Amino acid sequence: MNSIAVTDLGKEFAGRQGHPVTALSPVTLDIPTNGFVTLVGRSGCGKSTLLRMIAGLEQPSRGTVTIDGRPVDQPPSELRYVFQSYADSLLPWRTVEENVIFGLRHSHHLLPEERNRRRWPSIAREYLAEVGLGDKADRYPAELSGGQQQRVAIARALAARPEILLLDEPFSAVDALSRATLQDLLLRLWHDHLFTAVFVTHDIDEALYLSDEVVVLAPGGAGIRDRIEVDLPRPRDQLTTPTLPSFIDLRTRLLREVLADHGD
Ligand SMILES: Nc1ncnc2c1ncn2[C@@H]1O[C@H](COP(=O)(O)OP(=O)(O)OP(=O)(O)O)[C@@H](O)[C@H]1O
Repeated sequence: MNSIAVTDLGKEFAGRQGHPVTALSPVTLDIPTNGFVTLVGRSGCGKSTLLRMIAGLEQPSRGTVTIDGRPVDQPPSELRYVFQSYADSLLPWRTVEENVIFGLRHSHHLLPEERNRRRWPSIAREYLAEVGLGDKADRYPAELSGGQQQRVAIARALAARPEILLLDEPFSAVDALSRATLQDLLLRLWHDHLFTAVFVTHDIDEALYLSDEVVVLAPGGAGIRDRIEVDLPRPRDQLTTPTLPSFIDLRTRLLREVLADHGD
């Protein structure tokens, strides 16, 4: 079990001259166990702020986040966060394998057979093989491409056996082809490892391709504009899913929602 309940959750930051700035007007949202929910919306609408509050990395100004009924007031042990900037999240002085071992070391959810530290190098290599980097274990992060580094970050997060994975624009810094491959990798891992995923992106097609539900945040931190159920069949694939009439209808609807109000 790992359902997330966001209730009346809002955030204000102290602005210049002490005037509060609303980053997110109160939102209420339920994210079901093993669901895949994506937050979209214009820059500055509060996507990362919402994700960070769910992660216990940011204190709300009002409202609550609970996971299976337990209030989140610090980063929960069953949750892992994958950041946009893989360069900041990996340990550059450690090999790729050691980075994944870091995920094992800091987990409270290892299986009994995973608690034996002598097994960690081989377990780390299994996770690396799962993300297609079985032959890169001895490399350092700087020796890998951006997409490969993000794979390491995902392998490290998975090694902690999270029940919830939050991903904040994880693929925005990689090229389009790598991005498509990473989307498919993430869907496979989500299917195989059964975690609840909350994803942030600016990319409407990516949101639809991945998710069960897309939550559109209104500009200026005004809260939730719409919630769109994505009932496209799974497994999805890069060639046919985006050509489905229902995908095209959903994309048109989502674009209307995101482009509404004013243009940049
Ligand atoms: N630590 C902070 N101090 C002051 N204001 C902040 C802080 N963090 C975020 N904000 C403000 O809160 C608002 C929402 O920011 P947030 O990063 O959540 O938006 P976002 O939708 O994730 O944006 P983007 O798509 O550009 O990443 C913005 O106006 C931002 O400037």
